[in-house]
Amino acid sequence: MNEQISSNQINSAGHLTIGGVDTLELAQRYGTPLIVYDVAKIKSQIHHFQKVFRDNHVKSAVVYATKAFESLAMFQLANKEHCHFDVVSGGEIYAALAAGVPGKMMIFHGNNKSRAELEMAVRHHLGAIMLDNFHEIDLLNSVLDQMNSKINVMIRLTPGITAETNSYDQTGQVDSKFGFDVQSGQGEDALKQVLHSPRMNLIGIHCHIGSQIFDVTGFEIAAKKMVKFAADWKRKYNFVPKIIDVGGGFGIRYVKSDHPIAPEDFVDAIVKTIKSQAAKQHLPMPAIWIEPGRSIVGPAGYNLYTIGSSKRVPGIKPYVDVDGGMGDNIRPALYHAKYEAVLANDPNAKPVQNVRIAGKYCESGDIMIQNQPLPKIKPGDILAVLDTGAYGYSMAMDYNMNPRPAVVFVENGKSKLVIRRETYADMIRLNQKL
Ligand SMILES: Cc1ncc(COP(=O)(O)O)c(C=O)c1O
Ligand SMILES: N[C@@H](CCCC[NH3+])C(=O)O
Repeated sequence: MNEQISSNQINSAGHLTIGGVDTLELAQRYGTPLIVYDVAKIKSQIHHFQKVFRDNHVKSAVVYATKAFESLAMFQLANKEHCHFDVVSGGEIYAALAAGVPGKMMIFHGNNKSRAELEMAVRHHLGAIMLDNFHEIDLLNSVLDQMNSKINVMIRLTPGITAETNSYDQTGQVDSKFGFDVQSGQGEDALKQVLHSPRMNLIGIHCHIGSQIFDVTGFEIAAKKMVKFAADWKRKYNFVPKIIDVGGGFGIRYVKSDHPIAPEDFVDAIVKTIKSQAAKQHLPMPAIWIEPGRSIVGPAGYNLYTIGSSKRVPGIKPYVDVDGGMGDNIRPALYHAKYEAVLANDPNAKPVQNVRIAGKYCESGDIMIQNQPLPKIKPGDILAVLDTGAYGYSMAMDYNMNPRPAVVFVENGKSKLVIRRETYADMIRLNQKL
């Protein structure tokens, strides 16, 4: 059986369960494709992060990176667990507010925030604006003047670290669209400008080196550099950051060949680095903020599909088709991301074939899994793709006019629909006839 599935996830009927609910029942009740979240797993990961900070006696915030999976229910859940929120658009601010998240719990990221978005952030008293570039410093100053307001800000620095991950997931290298480059002195110029602004209250500095990173060394180097920048700037400008925000990016296991350390162990290493470096540099210990997205929701998500047609050509690896694909999980097509799956109606059955799991979209690249061992299967069987909780639904689309799937939360044997399935009518709701 797949090592990601625990034996208590198989019920007496031999079916896969999630949060104590039979996946076949879920598929029957809500239809497929269906995205299912195990709520206990989400909570437990948040608690593991919080414990690291408690054990190390440092002030902290777990800032959930909303983009990994945004929905009203997720905002509510993370809010209840005392998370802060990394939001990157007016839309995310709107949705978080609609879910009852106070503005002060949100940090507004992004490399091209519009005037309207900045006005919205100021109007709702967001916790901080994460300044990303010089244009934004000017724009925000102008918005604050116009609104006769003040706001907390942080500066996003690009520390010059090329994380070992897919190039689309690197963000901390000098050649990045995000943040102020430190090596060329732009980070320091930004600091001076912000310290001069009477309307901006600089509370901290930030970096984020990338996503789906396995090597803890990159995080330790980034943490060390951040303390060094802070110590230099304290000496030169008497600026002491209240917060060092080290971003997210803690890698998770998708397939057998992935061997990440636990997400909280990355954080423990970062915290210990910042503590020891701050002591060495005589910097008052800042609060440490992290911005995990994938590690909180990724392993908690499962995509359920119904198997339909198969194509078998002698000498060619068979195609087994499911009723979803790149519209509900674009990561394999976009990043060659890998996943594993199990047959939900019989996860213990012995594999007898290696197949490709193909989606139903009109794209040859719509192959969800290139090499999936499967037992004997038949149309109507339910396939569960594992660890799909991050950047799946949040990047979903209705290409080919396939409706986006429903999303369900399960906990303690109970399921709750949190995003209803898109309908055909939903998909044309913005259209105007000639
Ligand atoms: C600024 C920032 N913070 C946090 C995250 C979340 O990253 P991850 O989902 O890998 O934890 C991202 C995405 O890469 C990001 O750009
Ligand atoms: N969407 C990416 C991660 C983006 C991180 C945001 N900066 C992924 O699925 O891996």
